[in-house]
Amino acid sequence: MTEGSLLDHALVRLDEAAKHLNVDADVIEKLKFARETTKARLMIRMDDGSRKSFLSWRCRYDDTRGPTKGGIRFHPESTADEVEMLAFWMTFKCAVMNLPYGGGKGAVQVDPRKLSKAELERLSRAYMQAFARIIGPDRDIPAPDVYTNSMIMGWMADEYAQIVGQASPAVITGKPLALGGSLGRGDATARGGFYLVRHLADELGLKGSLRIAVQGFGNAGQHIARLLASDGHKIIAVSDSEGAVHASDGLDLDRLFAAKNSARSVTSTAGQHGHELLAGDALVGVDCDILVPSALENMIRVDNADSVKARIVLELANGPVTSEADAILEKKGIVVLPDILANAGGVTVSYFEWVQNRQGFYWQIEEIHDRLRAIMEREGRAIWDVASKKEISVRTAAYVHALGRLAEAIEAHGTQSYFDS
Ligand SMILES: NC(=O)C1=CN([C@@H]2O[C@H](COP(=O)(O)OP(=O)(O)OC[C@H]3O[C@@H](n4cnc5c(N)ncnc54)[C@H](OP(=O)(O)O)[C@@H]3O)[C@@H](O)[C@H]2O)C=CC1
Ligand SMILES: O=C(O)CCC(=O)C(=O)O
Repeated sequence: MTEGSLLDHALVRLDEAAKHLNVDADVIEKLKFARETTKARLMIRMDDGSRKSFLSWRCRYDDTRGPTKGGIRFHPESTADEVEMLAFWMTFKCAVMNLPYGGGKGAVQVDPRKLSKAELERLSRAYMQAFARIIGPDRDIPAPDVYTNSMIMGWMADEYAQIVGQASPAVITGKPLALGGSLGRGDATARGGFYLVRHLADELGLKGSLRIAVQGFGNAGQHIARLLASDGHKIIAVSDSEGAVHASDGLDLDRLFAAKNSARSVTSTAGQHGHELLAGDALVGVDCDILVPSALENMIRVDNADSVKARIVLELANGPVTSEADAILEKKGIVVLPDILANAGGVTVSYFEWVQNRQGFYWQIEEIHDRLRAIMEREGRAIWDVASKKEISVRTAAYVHALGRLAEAIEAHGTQSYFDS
């Protein structure tokens, strides 16, 4: 990538969308900066008795459309800049889906795989202690992201309840069912993308059994592999942080799930069940119909975009394709179903969880799936139509779609209000 912050790179998509919509320059100016980013150093006691500190952040990027919403990432390379970029994307994602939320995100700079369960719990509780002042069911509502999960959300919800002196399940989503979590949140990110692809299959020219490559094999990656395989498609390549495996006749998914469940890499299955090892970045260039990035940002860049052979890229990860790589994929005729639409199933079911927590009445799984499918299809169709009508990429169309809603809300608040915020 060229010079500039990560957020600067993300803002390229906003500038591109603004060319296709008549919005006030003040609106664009407001959306170029995070409202507030809070930093804290979390100090915890390690199991050996020593104390260790970890940098952490929570960004409330924009709250024009409602309380800020977005996950918390635990990753050794997280930075404030990355958190702001992810929170910017959440702002647009919630607007794409017409959820009554703004965008936020949080992170701790840590490799959670190196912590014991007790250390991880102390760190999760320390995060909530540090940020409880800015978090709240009507203010900022966290959820899981990379290397965080429902267990961590449960600890954080418990810590928040202790701080405010009462149960407050709507403060955080992606919780365990026993603490007010929602049915269907576990696979929601992948399921949203799955519904989207099924709905647009004709427009995307997708027929019959398809060959799929999945980059990243955690929450998003494992669920999309399972959903697409159960729909008759072949998962021919998957990767995780240690490498990739490939089988042109289809990988043995049960073996891969078993490896991940026992904390082994997908590469541990190589040389068995017809799985062959793939070198480093090679998964991106595997000959397949749909490539599903489900790991981290900036995985498809100028240096490897040309190798992509898939016809469709389904972005379950946030920001897996750089803006420079977008241009290369577009030139090759590859359709990218962009993150702010394709992975929005996660935050949509988080919204359902928040609604259920507030009303104290819980829905059956069929209702969750029906509502998710309806919203994915409604917003996916609207964005597809904008892309076709304006002859722009699906990504730019998604930004145009969201920007229209954000502009309307910013203007409705009144100019004095937003300049003062
Ligand atoms: N969880 C959610 O609800 C949502 C997640 N997302 C996005 O989806 C993406 C994945 O999140 P999620 O599935 O929750 O995270 P997880 O922590 O569950 O899984 C992340 C996966 O990515 C793999 N990975 C890490 N680095 C690399 C690498 N360099 N190459 C290949 N694989 C790698 C990890 O490997 P290993 O197993 O070896 O550690 C792991 O399998 C992120 O971009 C996230 O922001 C978007 C919307 C909602
Ligand atoms: O479920 C949520 O609230 C947010 C999930 C998230 O962080 C994301 O969509 O990137």
